[in-house]
Amino acid sequence: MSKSGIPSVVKNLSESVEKASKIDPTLFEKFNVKRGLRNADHSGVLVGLTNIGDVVGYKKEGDVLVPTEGKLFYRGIDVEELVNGATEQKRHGFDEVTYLLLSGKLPSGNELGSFMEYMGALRKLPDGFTNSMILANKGENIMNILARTVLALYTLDDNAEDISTGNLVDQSLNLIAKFPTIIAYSYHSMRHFYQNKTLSIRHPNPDLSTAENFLMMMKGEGKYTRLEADILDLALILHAEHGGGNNSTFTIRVTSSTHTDTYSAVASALGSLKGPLHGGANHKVLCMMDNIKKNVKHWDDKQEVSDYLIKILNKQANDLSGKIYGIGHAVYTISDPRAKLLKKQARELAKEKGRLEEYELYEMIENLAPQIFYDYKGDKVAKRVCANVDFYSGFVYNCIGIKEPLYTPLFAMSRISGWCAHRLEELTFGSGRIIRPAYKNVFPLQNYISLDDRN
Ligand SMILES: CC(=O)SCCNC(=O)CCNC(=O)[C@H](O)C(C)(C)COP(=O)(O)OP(=O)(O)OC[C@H]1O[C@@H](n2cnc3c(N)ncnc32)[C@H](O)[C@@H]1OP(=O)(O)O
Ligand SMILES: O=C([O-])CC(=O)C(=O)O
Repeated sequence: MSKSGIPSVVKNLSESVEKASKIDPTLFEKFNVKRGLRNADHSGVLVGLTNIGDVVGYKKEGDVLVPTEGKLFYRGIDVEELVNGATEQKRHGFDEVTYLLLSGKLPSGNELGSFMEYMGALRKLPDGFTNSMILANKGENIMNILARTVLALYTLDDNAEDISTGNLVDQSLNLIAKFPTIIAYSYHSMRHFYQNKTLSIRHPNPDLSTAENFLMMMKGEGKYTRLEADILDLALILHAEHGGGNNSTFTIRVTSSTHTDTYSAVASALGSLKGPLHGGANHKVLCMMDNIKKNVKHWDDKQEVSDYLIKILNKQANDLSGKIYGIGHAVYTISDPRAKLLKKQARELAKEKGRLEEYELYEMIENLAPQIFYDYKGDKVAKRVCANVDFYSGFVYNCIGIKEPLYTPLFAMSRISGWCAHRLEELTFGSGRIIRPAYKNVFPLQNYISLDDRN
């Protein structure tokens, strides 16, 4: 055991790992390696074609990347139009969006009715599964519990390995329908066993929309408002899909290209989404804002807030990661359309709940971040940064009484629709090849030394 309490085997190995992992950064340029599969101008390296979603954050004029307002399209339809269409008819739109993402077309009234009825019947978990799996699950991280539960569902599927289209659609619908139930039950179970709260396991109601049914399972019949359900439905629509290149969707495309089973592929995507630079950022934003609220005395003082953000970038504050969570995006430059729509709700909710001062702090950070970031990075990053979907989502969830452990799982509850659409595309009309890029070895050859001769 070393002085620090870390076993010496681990300490020695860690030191070796640090040395062995070092790669001269100039070699990336020398061998034209696209770090993070990104070109020098920060645009993504083109690795595939898709019919599902389109994320637009800039246009290319020759070699120059020109920032534009962000746009998001599901199967060619602007996501704002999908939101407006459902809102105007005073109905929830997430289930329709799921149908659209999977099938490629908007459902007729009859098709939507039959689809919702079918999905409603699938929401219930198999007999005994809640007891044997969910209530037996250890741990407080719902994303981790969700991944384990998805893998457990493999054992109940007699056709788990069948990758014919019909079976893949069947498995997809089953998982999409069951995610809200698994998440709600896992949350109640976690609170019961780790926070001494009453255990509430409510049967799903097949007649409700996904958003309403989830709130009912979380809070109880009649214990949520129409406004809360509308806002949750909006969040579910906005998180459902983001093209093939976002990390979790690319992950499911990579794992699916090996022809692995649906449960393994979805578990891999969950692992990716959980990361704080991806879907896990919504939780991190809330922690960061709590940290800022504690350490910045005057929330309306631009200079004081700016100074603290610079400290965060300098790895001197918050979690010392150097990241301002909820800010920046691989594609969006001027704006993320999802953040704009969530921000509108955040402002309304903040007014209603007497939390305007907090909302204004969010807005100030959103407004200050691009310049602070530019000043900090200088010419190294010409790309503009903006608030991304994760910036306001946690605040919105918080205002409608949804607790932090559920933020990233809610993202997964929605994105499972996009993941399944991409898995179906990869296995039916994808490249038809296993995804297998190259890594250049830059370590010199060395001779083997027999154990007796090593020092
Ligand atoms: C649903 C979602 O996944 S939305 C994204 C959620 N994630 C976050 O909010 C975490 C904070 N944001 C980030 O870390 C980044 O903006 C990401 C991960 C979203 C995108 O990162 P990249 O694709 O590397 O962005 P981009 O190419 O614009 O970055 C340029 C540089 O700025 C850095 N950067 C970008 N955003 C931030 C940020 N918010 N804080 C600190 N540094 C940042 C990148 O690390 C990169 O640094 P490098 O040139 O030294 O390697
Ligand atoms: O596109 C990305 O890189 C991340 C993102 O916003 C998402 O997956 O919703």
